[in-house]
Amino acid sequence: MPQNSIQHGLSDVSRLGIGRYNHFLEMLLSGRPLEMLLNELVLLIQEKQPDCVASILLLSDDGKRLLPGAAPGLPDFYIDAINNLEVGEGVGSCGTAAATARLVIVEDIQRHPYWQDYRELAARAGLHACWSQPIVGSKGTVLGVFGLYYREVRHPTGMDLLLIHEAARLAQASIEFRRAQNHRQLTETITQHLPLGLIITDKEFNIIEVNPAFSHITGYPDAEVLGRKPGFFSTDPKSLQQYQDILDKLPAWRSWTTEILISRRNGERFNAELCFSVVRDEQNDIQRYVALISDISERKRSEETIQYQASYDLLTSLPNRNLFYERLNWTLEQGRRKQRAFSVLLMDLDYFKEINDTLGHDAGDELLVKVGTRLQQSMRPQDTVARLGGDEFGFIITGEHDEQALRELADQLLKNVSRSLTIRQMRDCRISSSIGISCYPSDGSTLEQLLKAAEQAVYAAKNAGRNGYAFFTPAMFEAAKTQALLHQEMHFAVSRNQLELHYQPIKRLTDDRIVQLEALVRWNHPERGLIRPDLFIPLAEKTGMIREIGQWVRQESLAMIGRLQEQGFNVPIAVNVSTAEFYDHGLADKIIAQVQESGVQGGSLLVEITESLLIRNQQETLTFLQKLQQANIQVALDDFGTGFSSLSYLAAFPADKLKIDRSFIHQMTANPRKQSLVDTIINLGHSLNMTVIAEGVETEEEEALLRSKGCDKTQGYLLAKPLPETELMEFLRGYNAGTGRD
Ligand SMILES: Nc1nc2c(ncn2[C@@H]2O[C@H](COP(=O)(O)O[C@H]3[C@@H](O)[C@H](n4cnc5c(=O)[nH]c(N)nc54)O[C@@H]3COP(=O)(O)O)[C@@H](O)[C@H]2O)c(=O)[nH]1
Repeated sequence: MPQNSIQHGLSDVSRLGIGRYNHFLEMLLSGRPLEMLLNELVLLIQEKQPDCVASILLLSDDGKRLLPGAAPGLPDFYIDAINNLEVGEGVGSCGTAAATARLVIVEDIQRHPYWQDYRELAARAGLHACWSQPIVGSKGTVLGVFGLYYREVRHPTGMDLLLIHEAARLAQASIEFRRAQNHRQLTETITQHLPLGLIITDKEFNIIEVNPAFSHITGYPDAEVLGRKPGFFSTDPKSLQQYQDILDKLPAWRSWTTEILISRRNGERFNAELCFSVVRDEQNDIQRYVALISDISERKRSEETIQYQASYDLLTSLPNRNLFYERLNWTLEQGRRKQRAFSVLLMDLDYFKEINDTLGHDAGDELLVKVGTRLQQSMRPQDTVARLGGDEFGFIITGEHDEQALRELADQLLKNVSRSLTIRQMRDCRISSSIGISCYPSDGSTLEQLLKAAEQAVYAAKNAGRNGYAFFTPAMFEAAKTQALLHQEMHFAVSRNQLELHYQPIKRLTDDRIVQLEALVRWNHPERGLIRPDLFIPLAEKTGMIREIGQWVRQESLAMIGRLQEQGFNVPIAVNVSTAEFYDHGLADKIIAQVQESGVQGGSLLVEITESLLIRNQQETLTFLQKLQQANIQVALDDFGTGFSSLSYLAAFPADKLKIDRSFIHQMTANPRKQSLVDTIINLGHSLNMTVIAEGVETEEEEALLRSKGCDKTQGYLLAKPLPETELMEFLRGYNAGTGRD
């Protein structure tokens, strides 16, 4: 409420001779509450007109009811009764005045229709006339009603009307002044405590006010910003341009919200959300601009983290599968449009699972991080290397790469991965990898086709002995189809008697006698002929069929022991137990029962397990070995040297035999490093009271070397390949040095 309006109202009242209104004015200006002001006004009127009872009713916020403002002369029961008086024509004098915004003069309450419902109440209060003047605000809306009651039926005089009119104006001035003051205080409180930075500028964008949060966020005190234009805190060219855009366009808009980089006083930059609004007056002319600034750096960081996590692998910081697919799709699109060739490489670490199982997941993670870093370093900036999951990495190699260049790249990657690493303070750890390569457009024209082709090529590289790479060839799809078909057909292999065993002899070096056989399964497929176990055992392991196959192999081996004995050969047979079979918890009991039911002599059946079993399910493995030992069934550790087991594992498990993996024997004569490893394994086995068998002995030189190193037994093509039963019998009959038991 403007000050001159108050003065105007007061001077009019003064003209009426109310000289003691100074007190009221003082109260008004000293900030007394509105209730006190209105009360004082009512008392002043009553003092001026001693035979009247004055009252002020205020309009409720929703404009539908009247609430008591000040009525010190009315009895409580009356005030209670008119509290919340409905605004409406015919609802007493005051309700009607508020509804119509007109002066309502009721000279005789008892006879006037407006008072029909309130006659009794008025009579009880001794009120007989009521004149009600609406209190109309400066914007023309009703703020309340000033009422004058008389204790007799009465006509107003001209002076009375002037008094009630001026009293209503004075009430209006008080209400608006106080409300404006309250509003200002409220606005100031909000501004001061607003957690957002606030800038108010004049219409030329000169800052005229900032709040404490602005200073807190930007570090600029008021004194340093007043009079400047808000753009001063945008220092980089992009933000300056953004800011200029806002200034140019804002006058035509109501508001503008944008994200902008703002510089704090100390030079630090942060992401802010800036919301500019235009304040216009009633003529729609711009008066002010108001800007709210919120520091959204934390939110930005979270968004960036979420974005990062969606696209990057947290362990290696390499792009993840999502981003890899995204980039591959983009590269494909480019390839199609610009007819550009590119290649996809998939890499799988060899025996990573064993490392995880042996050294623990933390060590596995450390290895992945180190390998990831090496791969990243091997790449050109325009290429992508991603971790697709587990131990699988993917590469997109763009640009012209002929086959030779890809070979060199794959060689380089293999070399980089296989360089020695330090994992968990263990130096000289090594891992190899297998890579599959597919090329666009020759091997596929969609993401799925290229990935499938590269995957097939990885399998091929693995099957070719690992630590190598393979290019996709259409034959690989055929192989995959065959695998899928074999998968179906394998279910009937046992029931249709398609499995058969071949037996490979094992010789004792001290007397050259055949002291053991290893049973090796083959699948005699009606159309495909003899299928090697490494083509179907992994499949059987995956599908669980391995249990049925294992059971059959033991059954058949036990029967063979009987047939051998009938032929006069008292040789034990070793059967392989796959790790997958081992998950059948009753396996030891099943084997023991099979042996007992067969009736063969104790010690005739041996079991070969791989080293990795020692690491997984240690307690179960120990129980398994102990049970077998008690039942006089010996256990050999197969493929020794490839499984990462430690000495402590070996010492803890009661195995009887240790078979040196054939990769150590292969070309050992020309490799002193291999020789010393073989030496170590032989000594290790002996020190743990184990019989040591060398696998894969193919040459006289290898055998001689092993003999000289004190190896107990050999198995390998030098002596014999795995033989079908009839050939084995012939071999044993023809073998000069004879057969026997340990
Ligand atoms: N769970 C089961 N696994 C089995 C069973 N039968 C075999 N297998 C496993 O399949 C893998 C391949 O076996 P196979 O093709 O029979 O190869 C064996 C030998 O032929 C081969 N070998 C033996 N001597 C030589 C040699 O001088 N040179 C050379 N290049 N290869 C040779 O080694 C295989 C025997 O290996 P191992 O078992 O480690 O003693 C193989 O992993 C079998 O274990 C089965 O019934 N159940």
